[in-house]
Amino acid sequence: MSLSTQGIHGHERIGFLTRVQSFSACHRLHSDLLSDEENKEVFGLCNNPNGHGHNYKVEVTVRGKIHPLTGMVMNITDMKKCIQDVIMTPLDHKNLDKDVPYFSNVVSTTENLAIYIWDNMVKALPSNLLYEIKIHETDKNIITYRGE
Ligand SMILES: Nc1nc2c(c(=O)[nH]1)N=C([C@H](O)[C@H](O)COP(=O)(O)OP(=O)(O)OP(=O)(O)O)CN2
Ligand SMILES: [Zn+2]
Repeated sequence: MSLSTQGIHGHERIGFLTRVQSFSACHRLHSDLLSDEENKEVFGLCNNPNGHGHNYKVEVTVRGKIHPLTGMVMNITDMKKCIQDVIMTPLDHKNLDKDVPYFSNVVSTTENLAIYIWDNMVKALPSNLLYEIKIHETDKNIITYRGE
């Protein structure tokens, strides 16, 4: 597209676009680097070998110029495809610890889940667009990660 990104407003406008996606998964908080006793002490009930499930809600936010021709930071249709590939296909209705190779030696906390999603989403989206991954593990437990 040839129109300058300054467009009719005379200067660039920056927008934040968020898409929300829910998925369900189960997990157990456990580290192979800790003894059984230490695992129980650190992770408590969440270390129960039977595991437990969550209905996670992920907010994916991109930040960028609002293009004057399209009126978009990016097309939500393209964002949906990235979310399908990065979140839904590998994580939905999965046992995070057993089905997702990344978590075979990484504790499946929500912090680490946010890093996993960030690292893959940043590769799937156009460069420099990803701004934030926010995950609601429960209504009360929320983690925000910005790639730092
Ligand atoms: N820093 C973190 N701490 C904990 C995490 C985590 O991801 N990061 N995760 C857990 C467990 O997975 C657990 O599912 C959280 O449970 P809990 O806080 O008990 O869940 P609720 O908010 O629904 O609990 P209430 O009992 O209503 O407070 C633990 N720690
Ligand atoms: Zn949990």
